[in-house]
Amino acid sequence: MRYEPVWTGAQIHSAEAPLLRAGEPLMRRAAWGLAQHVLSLLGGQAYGRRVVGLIGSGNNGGDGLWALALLRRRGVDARAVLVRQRAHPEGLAAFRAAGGRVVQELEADADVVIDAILGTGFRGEFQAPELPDRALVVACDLPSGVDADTGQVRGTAIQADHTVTFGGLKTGLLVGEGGLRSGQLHLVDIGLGPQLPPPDAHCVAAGAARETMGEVEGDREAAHDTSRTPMDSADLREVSGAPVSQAATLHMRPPVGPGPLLRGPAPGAHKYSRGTVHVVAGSAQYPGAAVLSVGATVRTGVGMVTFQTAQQAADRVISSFPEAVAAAEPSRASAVVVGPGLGEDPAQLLAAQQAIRWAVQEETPCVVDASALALVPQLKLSQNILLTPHLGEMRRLLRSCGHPDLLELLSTDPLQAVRSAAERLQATLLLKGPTTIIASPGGTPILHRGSTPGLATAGSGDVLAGILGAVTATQKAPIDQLAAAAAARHVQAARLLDPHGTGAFGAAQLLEALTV
Ligand SMILES: NC(=O)C1=CN([C@@H]2O[C@H](COP(=O)(O)OP(=O)(O)OC[C@H]3O[C@@H](n4cnc5c(N)ncnc54)[C@H](OP(=O)(O)O)[C@@H]3O)[C@@H](O)[C@H]2O)[C@@H](O)CC1
Ligand SMILES: Nc1ncnc2c1ncn2[C@@H]1O[C@H](COP(=O)(O)OP(=O)(O)O)[C@@H](O)[C@H]1O
Ligand SMILES: [K+]
Repeated sequence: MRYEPVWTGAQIHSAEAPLLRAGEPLMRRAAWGLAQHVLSLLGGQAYGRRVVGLIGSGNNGGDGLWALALLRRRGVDARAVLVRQRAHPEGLAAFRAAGGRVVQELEADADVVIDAILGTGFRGEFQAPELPDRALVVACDLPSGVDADTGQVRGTAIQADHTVTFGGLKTGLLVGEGGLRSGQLHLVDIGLGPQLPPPDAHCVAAGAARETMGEVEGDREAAHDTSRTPMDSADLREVSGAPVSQAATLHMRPPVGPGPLLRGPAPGAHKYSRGTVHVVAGSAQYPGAAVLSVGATVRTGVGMVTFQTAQQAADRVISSFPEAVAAAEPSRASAVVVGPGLGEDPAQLLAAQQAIRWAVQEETPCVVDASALALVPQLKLSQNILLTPHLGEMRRLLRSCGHPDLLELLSTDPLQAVRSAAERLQATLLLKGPTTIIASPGGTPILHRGSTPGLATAGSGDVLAGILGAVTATQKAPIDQLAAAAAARHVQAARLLDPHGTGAFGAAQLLEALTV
């Protein structure tokens, strides 16, 4: 599986400083990349198309002005609205020299709006202007109003369709509200490489949304046509969840079979060597959760699945998955999954508690989900215990484990909150949501923004728990990486099932998509 490094805005800003002192033309590289992406989004038809830049007073505005100057030279009707009194002097001069027009207001008939009001220099609060409905909104470096370090939005922020970001992916583009505001991400390499520190996080590059593949192809061509630019050291890369080559392959041949990192069974495998998963799930109230998590484990691929559920749910599990075996304890398990649909069933909660204790003792991976998370304060944990809360469960977990001081951080800087919580609990955490955040004690967190909001449907987390069980039982890698691979598998199933992102599917259908 491929990861992209992610840095805070502050890290990128510091990396730029020595290069700027050395006279590297970072701003023009950035502007060139932005202009190329805008041209590509215009489908190569530049002449007479209207592109309006909202221009702030700092270097972000400078990037916007230089990009508009390049677009103007290609025949674009390029206009700039200066939202502050000041604007980057050289950028403005270049824009004017190219024949660009400064206008007072954003016209409703713009084809593209470039948001170059605020970038990594933004602090405090911002009120974003209204944008015309029909225009495609392209953020320069990051949507104005988003904190590049944390993704936090104080006030309001621009809603971008695309963000063309420079030098490296920023944390704020992926987590918190910033992750919802940034749209499809495009990375322009401006040559910061050797100056960049170890990253703040890694991000799973897991395949672009299929409906945007045409644009990805267009970008790829633009990226390779260096003859059209005076800055041929600038290297464009595409990371709309995937590197260019991978995105292009997906376009021609949709992904089939197991996702990346997930190895199939060895030729000489037998059922016990492949891995056994023990699932404690379901109750009289939630029998379906047992079916979903057992089913996802079976469909992801293991040697055997054993399960413990309430009497009322057992027949349903067997009738849907006759290969699963009822068992009163984990005994031979190579991974354990506890929690989906236990509700308040005391016998099931006790079984979950015993299974977690067994896993800690045997150093076996153990996925703790849903109501089993309430057991955590009474347990000794370890790194191979993977806690998988959604946001509400995460808040409860922090309170119940005596870390209410992290609650505020969870809303202002979710990445740091999850990292600190993993450290304090001495367990691995996977926070579910639009962007999945995974952190192990002492490790670099892993982010996965799947762009599949259809997964926000009841039971989809039960499916993820089953996938996690199968992946941790059968694959060899650190548990945070296995968790990321499982999250990517979950997203991949949703994409196969729902390539147009309608969200018209239920969790049980994900099980079918797992074997496609
Ligand atoms: N470093 C480089 O050379 C390179 C950087 N690059 C680019 O530069 C960007 C960073 O540029 P930056 O540091 O100039 O900051 P930037 O994001 O334009 O904002 C600062 C301006 O915004 C204003 N402002 C601040 N807060 C505000 C608020 N709450 N509400 C309203 N206004 C507010 C403040 O104005 P003031 O209030 O002082 O008048 C200040 O002047 C980066 O994202 C990338 O695009 C690339 O070209 C590559 C090379
Ligand atoms: N807006 C969203 N975009 C993408 N994925 C989402 C979104 N909301 C939730 N998800 C994913 O859907 C799953 C929901 O899990 P969970 O909340 O535990 O559901 P349930 O308990 O009903 O099974 C998680 O994998 C989560 O990451
Ligand atoms: K911006």
